[in-house]
Amino acid sequence: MTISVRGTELGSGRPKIIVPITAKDLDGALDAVGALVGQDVDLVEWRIDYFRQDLTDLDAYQAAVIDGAQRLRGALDELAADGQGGLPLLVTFRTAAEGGERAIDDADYAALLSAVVAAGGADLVDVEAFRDAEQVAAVIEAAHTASTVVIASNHDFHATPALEEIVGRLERMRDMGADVPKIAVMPQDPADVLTLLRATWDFHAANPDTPIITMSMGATGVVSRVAGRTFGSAATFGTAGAASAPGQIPTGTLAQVMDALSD
Ligand SMILES: O=C1C[C@@](O)(C(=O)O)C[C@@H](O)[C@@H]1O
Repeated sequence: MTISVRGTELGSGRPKIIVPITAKDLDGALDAVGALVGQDVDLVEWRIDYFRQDLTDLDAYQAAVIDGAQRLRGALDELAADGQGGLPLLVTFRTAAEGGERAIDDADYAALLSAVVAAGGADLVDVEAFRDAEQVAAVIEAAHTASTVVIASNHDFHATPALEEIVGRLERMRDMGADVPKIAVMPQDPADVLTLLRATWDFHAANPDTPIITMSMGATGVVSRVAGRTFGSAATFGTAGAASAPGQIPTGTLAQVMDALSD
């Protein structure tokens, strides 16, 4: 089974290329969308933890995010007229606790994401899987009520957990109702990259109907960002501007290498 969002299929064919937008305000975000013309991109991730950090009042911030999401979706639709295809929008608030740019408590995090999906602001939403279980369940329910695809996520910016632990986390994300479990880990050496790839293949072989996204970060892990089709990762993050995590490479290079690896 694949997950289809606005005609983009996660779980079949070449891994989908996701470009993060890390602008600090709406003009910057709209410029970043404009810069996607002609790029190899299948999906856009709006990292809202970078956005409007000047708005410390959470209600004002939430209103700006919802307005921004609508504007960005409009801009992505206009790109479609340029032959880019109606690119889906993934909304991600990466919390400081998981390597992001802004801290937020569990209840505020859940309320924010639930409001964004209820307002129709996202085709897909990233939900950090191992925050407060009740709050996470509430966001997943709100997303599914709004027909928004849930990417559950987990990050370790310092180390790579053991093989069974990585597979176990992916299984827990699947069991909590995520459509697409995702994990990003940091390798200390190449053996850690092999562990991430082994976990990817083990989960994928046992759960071919659940698309997953996995990556080993940093320079040592770059191979994991291009090898998804071989080992079973359905998407990869690449740059068309600023990177949002260590080890991301430009979209054009990603596309070329992935094509070469699947021939
Ligand atoms: O979860 C991820 C993966 C990521 O951390 C990466 O390593 O490419 C980049 C983030 O923007 C995204 O939300």
